[in-house]
Amino acid sequence: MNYVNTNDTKLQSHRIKFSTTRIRHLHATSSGLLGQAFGKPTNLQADCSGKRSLYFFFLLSPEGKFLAASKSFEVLMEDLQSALSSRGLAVSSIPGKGRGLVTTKDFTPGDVIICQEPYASCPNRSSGGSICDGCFVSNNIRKCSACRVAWYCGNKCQKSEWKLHQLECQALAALTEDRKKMLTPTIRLMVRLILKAKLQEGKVIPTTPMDNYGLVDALVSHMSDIKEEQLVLYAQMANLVKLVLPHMEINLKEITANFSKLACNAHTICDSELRPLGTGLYPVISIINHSCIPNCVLVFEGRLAIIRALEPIAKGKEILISYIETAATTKTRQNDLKKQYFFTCNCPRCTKSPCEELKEDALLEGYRCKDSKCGGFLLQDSVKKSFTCQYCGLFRDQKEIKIIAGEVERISEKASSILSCGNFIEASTMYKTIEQLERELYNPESIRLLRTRDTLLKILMELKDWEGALTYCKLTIPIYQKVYREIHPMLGLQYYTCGKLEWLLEHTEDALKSFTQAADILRVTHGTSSPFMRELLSRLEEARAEASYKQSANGDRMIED
Ligand SMILES: C[S@@+](CC[C@H](N)C(=O)[O-])C[C@H]1O[C@@H](n2cnc3c(N)ncnc32)[C@H](O)[C@@H]1O
Repeated sequence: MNYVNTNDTKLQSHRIKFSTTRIRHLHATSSGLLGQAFGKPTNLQADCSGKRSLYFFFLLSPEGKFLAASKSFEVLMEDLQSALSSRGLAVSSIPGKGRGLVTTKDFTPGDVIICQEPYASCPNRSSGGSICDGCFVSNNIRKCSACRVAWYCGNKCQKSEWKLHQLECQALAALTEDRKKMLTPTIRLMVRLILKAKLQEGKVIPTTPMDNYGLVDALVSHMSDIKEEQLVLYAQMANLVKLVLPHMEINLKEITANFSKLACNAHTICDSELRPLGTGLYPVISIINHSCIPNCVLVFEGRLAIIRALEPIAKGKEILISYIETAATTKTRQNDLKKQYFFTCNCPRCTKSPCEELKEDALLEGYRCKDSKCGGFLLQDSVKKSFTCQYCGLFRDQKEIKIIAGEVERISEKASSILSCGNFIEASTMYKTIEQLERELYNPESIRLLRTRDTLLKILMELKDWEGALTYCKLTIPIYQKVYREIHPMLGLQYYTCGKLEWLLEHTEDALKSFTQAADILRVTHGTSSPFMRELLSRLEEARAEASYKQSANGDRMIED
């Protein structure tokens, strides 16, 4: 999922992917504990099935007693339903999908459907600096002097996080430097989740109908679908959590299942420009199912998750967001969903007629017609010697395609390593060549062409070549329009980038148009109150004022002439 914009935004969906490399080398040292977590993986699956009926809190006290066997699952669900009903929502059982969130009133585009603070969250360990644990900003932040792991932007966030961080801080401060290095954001997220549950259980932190461990307990874990290798990895991660919290008796099976829950329920927290900042678990928002043509979008303000309607949603309809990058062929989307979420999507886009699907996929990823004016898509002949345009019937020789594709691959490999070394000048030359070749090879709405142009846009912005950046930014817009829906944050953000470049280059009329198009989309997806949106709207006003000043100055000049 490539959400690219001015500031190096790259995001797929808001879903998380685990970084597991650090965990692997723990395997040797923790195999003893591993045995403790599992009899066999199959036993674990059996243990976890049917667990939903009761909310049992599996954290044990040092004496081995349950810390809490709180309200029954049914009571928790009743509390949740009544909290949701005042918002015009209900949890419902959706055939073939498990639970889902449905509306009990009508919503219009831009309406906030629901917002939620995370049950637990953790910022990424970003290379470009650190992030406040409380509000996820990265300006003027300071490290906690005791644990030297957490960062805060000031007293307010430090205070609001203190009850949780106090326990975490003690645990982290006691870790050796080597152990601290193993503390990935996912491990830290789990530590924080456990500590929050403990604090809520002890009533140090209040529980609410939308913020309690019972909701985490009720999330799907897909333990029976996970490959053994993955399960072993989660068990290793659970053991690492145990090492971080040595004084707490931890139920390894429970924590292992919770890692699996994170994989299919947690969300990547992003800034307004969709740059990933961290990970959060939002147990109510996690009830929302997926569609490749969603009626809602998930955005964040700080770490507050907000679901907004993208279109009119009538009472009784299911709320749907996209878990994945939707600018992809049906096969790619289905593979992504199966791999991480273990389901086959049956949304209208995934269940198109085979003919329509073939056409959409060939346009998104296939080769272009030899006649550049045709716009048709090619399909391979049965003998696989050539491709035939499905519009005009022209042939394109397989050999010719192979040569260009080989060239693209060869240069791309070099270009990406040159780019990762920060050699922007050489990288820009290489990516321009790739773009030219891809133009010959692929359809004008090809996703590959889109990615290359986005990369070029970023490189040229690094080089402060604003004219060049604007050229490629403009070239991406028609592709964004085709691969995303009319109202999509990616399209809005790309218009915004275009507008900023045009403004910089003093193309006032163009900038006004681009800011207007950006605002029309982003008002719906992002609302109007965030600092990000206020900035866009003020830029729009400024462009409007300057355009009208220029117009009136031109008018005056004409009268004088
Ligand atoms: C974040 S949870 C969504 C809530 C979930 N349905 C529940 O019962 O808690 C993600 C899981 O829901 C199911 N799911 C989500 N969207 C689906 C869809 N369009 N079709 C079938 N299953 C879906 C899959 O099992 C997926 O792993």
